[in-house]
Amino acid sequence: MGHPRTHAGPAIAVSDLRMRYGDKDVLTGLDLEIEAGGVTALLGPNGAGKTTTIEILEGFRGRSAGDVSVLGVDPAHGDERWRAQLGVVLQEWRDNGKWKVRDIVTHFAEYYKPYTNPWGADELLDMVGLAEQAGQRVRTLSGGQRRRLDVALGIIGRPALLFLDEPTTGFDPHARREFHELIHRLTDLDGTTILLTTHDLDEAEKLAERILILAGGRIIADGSPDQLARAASTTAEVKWIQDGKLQIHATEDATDFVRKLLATDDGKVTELEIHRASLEDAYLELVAQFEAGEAATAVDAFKEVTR
Ligand SMILES: Nc1ncnc2c1ncn2[C@@H]1O[C@H](COP(=O)(O)OP(=O)(O)OP(=O)(O)O)[C@@H](O)[C@H]1O
Repeated sequence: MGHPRTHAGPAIAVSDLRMRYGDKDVLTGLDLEIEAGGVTALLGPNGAGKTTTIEILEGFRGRSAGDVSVLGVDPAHGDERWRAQLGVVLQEWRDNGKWKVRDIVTHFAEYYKPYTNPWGADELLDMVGLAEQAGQRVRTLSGGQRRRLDVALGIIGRPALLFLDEPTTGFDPHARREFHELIHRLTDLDGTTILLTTHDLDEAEKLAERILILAGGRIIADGSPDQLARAASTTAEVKWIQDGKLQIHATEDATDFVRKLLATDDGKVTELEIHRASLEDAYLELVAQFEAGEAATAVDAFKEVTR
């Protein structure tokens, strides 16, 4: 089991969060509530304020204004006991190059012992695919292996809430697949609540049941990957080969179209495919609408679909 829950409300509650650097407003009134359990992905263009938001939630950055509660506590005043319930994987890697992998994991585990029952070093390294590197110095790891170590250090205290800022940067496809399995394990078996940022929309679609898109300092879309895709486009593309020729047809009711097509095809239709808008299509469309100054239209279209 994961860290025992010590409060009853939502894992994260944010109201009218504002952040200004100098004269630049980065967050302009962000509202957000995340219930305990499951994976939420925070998406948005470079510079939208994702890291800023996550670091405010982690208590690593102050804020200009707004109310924030993380596991029932204002992060600006979180104590060690509160911090021990969080897992954090930052975007930037802190250099611990001289340490050996197993030693650094063992050292971090000690920190959690007064508050929780951390993973044993070998079990944890095995889980993140670093068992063979346990005796190596950190500076000899590859980029993807270092990132796995970051993830290991983030989850070592069996966090109730885990923040992952672009966790799979530098992962090869195999490492990425293993990481996704690890995330499923953490949410399904340990009940961990996860908030992650990523630029990999395929990853967001695979991992997250809820997607938030941050742009212009606030959340412009909030829903499941499927809801977002439907918000971007209600039409599907049907492709098939008939008499050796590729045919393409866009339709709002793909099932009905295909039923009629096959009812009259005399067995000549082959390689039939239905393509629906992906999360990536939806994301690009919503952000483009937003940047074209049509934020209200984008958000309204989205609400229409998710209602
Ligand atoms: N400490 C700081 N001082 C001044 N400006 C900052 C600071 N930290 C971030 N910013 C600015 O705030 C904006 C948001 O940055 P942030 O890192 O939160 O974005 P992001 O959405 O995480 O971007 P990326 O996808 O590129 O990681 C950027 O324009 C950045 O330059």
